[in-house]
Amino acid sequence: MWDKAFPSKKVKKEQEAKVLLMRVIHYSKPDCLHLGSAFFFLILAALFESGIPYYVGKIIDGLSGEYKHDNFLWAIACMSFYSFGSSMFSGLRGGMFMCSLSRLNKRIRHMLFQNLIKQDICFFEENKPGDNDSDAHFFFYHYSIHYQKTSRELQDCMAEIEQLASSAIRSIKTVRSFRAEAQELKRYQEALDRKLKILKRKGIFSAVHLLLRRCLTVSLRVAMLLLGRRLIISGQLSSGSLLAFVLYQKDMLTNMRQLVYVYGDILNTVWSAEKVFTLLDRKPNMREAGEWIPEKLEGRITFDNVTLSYPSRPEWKALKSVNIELSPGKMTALVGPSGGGKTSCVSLLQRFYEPQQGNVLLDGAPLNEYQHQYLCSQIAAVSQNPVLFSGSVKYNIAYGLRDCTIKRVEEAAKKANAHDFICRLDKGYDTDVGESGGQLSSGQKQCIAIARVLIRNPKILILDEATSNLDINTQHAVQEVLSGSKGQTMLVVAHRLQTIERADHIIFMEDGTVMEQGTHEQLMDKRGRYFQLREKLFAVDSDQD
Ligand SMILES: Nc1ncnc2c1ncn2[C@@H]1O[C@H](COP(=O)(O)OP(=O)(O)OP(=O)(O)O)[C@@H](O)[C@H]1O
Repeated sequence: MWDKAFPSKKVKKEQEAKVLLMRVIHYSKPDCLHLGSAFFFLILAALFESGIPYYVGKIIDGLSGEYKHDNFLWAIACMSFYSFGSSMFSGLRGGMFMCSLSRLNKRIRHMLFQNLIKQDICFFEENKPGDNDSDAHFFFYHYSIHYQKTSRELQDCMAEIEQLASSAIRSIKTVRSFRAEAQELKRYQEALDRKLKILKRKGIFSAVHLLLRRCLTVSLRVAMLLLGRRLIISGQLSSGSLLAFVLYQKDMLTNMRQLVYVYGDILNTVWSAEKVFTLLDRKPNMREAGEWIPEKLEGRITFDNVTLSYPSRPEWKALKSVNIELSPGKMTALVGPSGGGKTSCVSLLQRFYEPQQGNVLLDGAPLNEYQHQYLCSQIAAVSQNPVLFSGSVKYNIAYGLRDCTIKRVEEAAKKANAHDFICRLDKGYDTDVGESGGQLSSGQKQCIAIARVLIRNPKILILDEATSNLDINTQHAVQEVLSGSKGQTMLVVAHRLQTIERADHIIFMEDGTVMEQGTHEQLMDKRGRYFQLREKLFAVDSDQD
């Protein structure tokens, strides 16, 4: 009524919260059987609970008045029966609610992860793992706005502590090489202090809140006992009935408090679910992949007037009207100074981003028209710092492939020049590579990443500085194998110009545009940017020698 008489922003917020609550209820639909039985047991537990004080009163009356053994025993039996029933149904109620909540939690986490994994790359650039709030305990009960605020602060603080610790441990080599252990420890200590402060504040608040509540309850009880005594003296009430009344009143007070607070609490806490729902509803900004699976793929890639701006810098162009062609069976090299746009071209080929203008075409059809899985099986890339997963060498090479034989793994490893060093490892192909491949050298990691790509036999192979950590002999051996793959479209991104001299076509990129292209000889004859860069690099190399 108050809200109707004095409409405020709070009403709108409450309505939005109700919509969110309805959505939580909607997601609970598959658990209706569990929830239904939980409520059924709840009612039974409440009914049995309500019988207990009545029989306790009867016991006291039996003791204080004229003692009747049968009545006394009957009252005790009834009280025991009701107590047993109440305990049993309360346990079943709690178990069923817990079960439905766990099922709901599992379902929402699954949906959340399913949606997160589909998001475009820029979403992950904007949301670092530490910012993720998917772990918010949105069924947590908060007892007031203040308590809620403190809990949120505590949650943020705990996320920060976790992030600090994990990033320091993950980057332990950098920390140690800069002798920054004390600095990291200080940052961690400061975060722990902040957590302690919040916990203290929360503790004091809870204690004061509890004290005030208890004082109020005790005052009410004292008043009631004084009044009860008067009624007993005047013969209007028996002492057993007074006791039963006190017990009922105690239960009622708790229940009234629950009724008044819980609804408000649910509306308040449901806001925590809002963030989860926002993530659940987020649609990737990329166009959805099509269904096109051609019978035969030639593997011709065309960048048709492609312009790209990254979402974090929409006004700035990383690629400006780029027109290039990668021919099947040929090795094309992208070269140029740092920041020229080479990796951006690779990212577009892998569909991590969408061009703002123009199109990237595969055999004449835009990449987004192809079926996602098909495209992933046909275009494979190895980057400068490939990611390996904790697990065996075999697991890493056969990553994502089902029922892959060890023979296929070995063949791929041989092609990538990795077989010999793998055999020298303790357990050969079963050796654990450690967290992110930490137990291997960067060159070995690159070889395994190349094997991981070769085992798939993709039509289009992208090597983005993929051999930069290999010694020159291994580099040549690997490139020999790679360039021998018949009919494969190969794109190599390289800084070291020596490694791409044998490429069929060289594209020189600078400032997001194609400056010049041709074979090594043509570009050298032209004496343009490629020639100048090469001269500069060789000058530096000979200086170093
Ligand atoms: N995710 C991103 N968000 C915003 N800008 C980006 C992003 N990735 C690259 N850029 C910018 O786009 C430009 C081209 O970068 P790109 O990585 O394509 O260059 P590159 O030629 O591959 O450089 P390098 O040889 O150093 O790897 C750079 O100015 C870079 O700062």
